[in-house]
Amino acid sequence: MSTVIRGGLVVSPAGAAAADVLVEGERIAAVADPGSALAQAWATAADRTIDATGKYVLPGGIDAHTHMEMPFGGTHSVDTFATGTAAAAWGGTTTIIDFAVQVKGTSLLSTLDKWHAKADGNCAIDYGFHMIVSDVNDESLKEMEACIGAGVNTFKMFMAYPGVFYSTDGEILRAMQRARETGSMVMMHAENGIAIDQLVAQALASGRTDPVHHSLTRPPELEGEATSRAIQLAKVTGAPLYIVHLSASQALAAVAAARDTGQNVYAETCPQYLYLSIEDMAKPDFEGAKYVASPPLREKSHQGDLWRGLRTNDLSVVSTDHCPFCFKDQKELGRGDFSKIPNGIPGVEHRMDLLHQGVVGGELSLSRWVEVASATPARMFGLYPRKGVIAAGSDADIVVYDPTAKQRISAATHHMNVDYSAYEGMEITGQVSTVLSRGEIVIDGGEFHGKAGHGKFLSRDRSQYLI
Ligand SMILES: NC(=O)NCCC(=O)O
Ligand SMILES: [Zn+2]
Ligand SMILES: [Zn+2]
Repeated sequence: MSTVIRGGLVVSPAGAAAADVLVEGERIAAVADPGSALAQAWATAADRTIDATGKYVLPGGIDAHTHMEMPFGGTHSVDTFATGTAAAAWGGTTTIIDFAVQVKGTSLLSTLDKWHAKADGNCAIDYGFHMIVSDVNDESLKEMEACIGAGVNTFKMFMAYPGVFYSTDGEILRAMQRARETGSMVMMHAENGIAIDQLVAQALASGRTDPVHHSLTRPPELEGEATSRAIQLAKVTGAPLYIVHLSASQALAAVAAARDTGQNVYAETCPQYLYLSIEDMAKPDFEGAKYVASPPLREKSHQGDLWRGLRTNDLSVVSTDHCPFCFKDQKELGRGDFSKIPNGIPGVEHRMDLLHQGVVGGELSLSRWVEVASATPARMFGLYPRKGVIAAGSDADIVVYDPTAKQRISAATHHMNVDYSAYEGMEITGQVSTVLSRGEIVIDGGEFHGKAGHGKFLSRDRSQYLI
């Protein structure tokens, strides 16, 4: 099957240009000047024509941080790989990288098998895995090499959640040494969990049990402190470091300072930290539980710094940390004790649209939008140039995006398998028109044409950012 996407503005980190995109099978065959003989020939010869007049033609979004079917706090995040990847496609994301979660006492490779069993044959778009290492010992450190051989070369560790995912500084140091030896990368959840646990116990003991206390007991200073500590540990070991879901100005300052010295440190933020705040967590009638995630939503004053960090490349990537728990039944577990609210906010469907509001509002350029949402995650996580770019030879993961369409986010119309939206009622300028995943139409004309099982596992190469 051949397809031509005609008349659109093709956007890349280098700029935007009018071009026709020619797709043959699963790959992009050529990107042609609309007036060229090649474009004219394809206009008549292609099996299918997509009219992109007045629209952007973007490389499919890459969401490098999702949690489908993730066990947490005695329950599971509610999107399956089937529902979550379909929702991602609705919003213009054509690749996810999800986290396989090692349970203490189990091996990394058996964890990987478990995640393959959940995802394989069920995804509508392509997917890869990172590995959460929660049990650092000789065996798991050795197994990191086998994970890399199996296409998983990024290892998330936690300075938060003592007794669950938490690793000591010594354990982190050892894992970073292994990352340095093996050419892989540690991703860090940087919050000082030991100090936070004290603040949580004190809050609960004094009757401060509402959702907003989730944020008040996780102050931004303790994200800044943990981020600085992770950076120093990385420096001592010579390992690269990727800070996940950065939310606080203090943490951003630590990343920026390290990058200024030339250290191999990167960070992502998430739309919830750009658009939502502690005010949402203070909503009455337990509604604040909808916004409980870690790190928590902050005061609005942090948001300007995060947008600036995106412009200056101190923040390189925007991922969602999509981790959906229903308000009814699941968030409910923490009524009367905020520490029992399952942590996570749904968002995989709305990342491209929410970031486009940054373009509309002058916070991000068009090119930077594509860079932080597609090109850089592809490079960062060993998928480039297969993904993240519209170029001959790349996978035909393509989004035709209407920048003038209007839509309103609502749980009544979204496609994620969760009973609320953190962005309920938000007016959005821009909307996905058509989505192709490896040449197959997944979304078109407001309809889903995808298939569970179309999505393939992506064995990832070494990050292009490693030196
Ligand atoms: N972020 C969050 O609250 N839930 C998902 C797990 C994690 O990324 O730490
Ligand atoms: Zn985390
Ligand atoms: Zn996460």
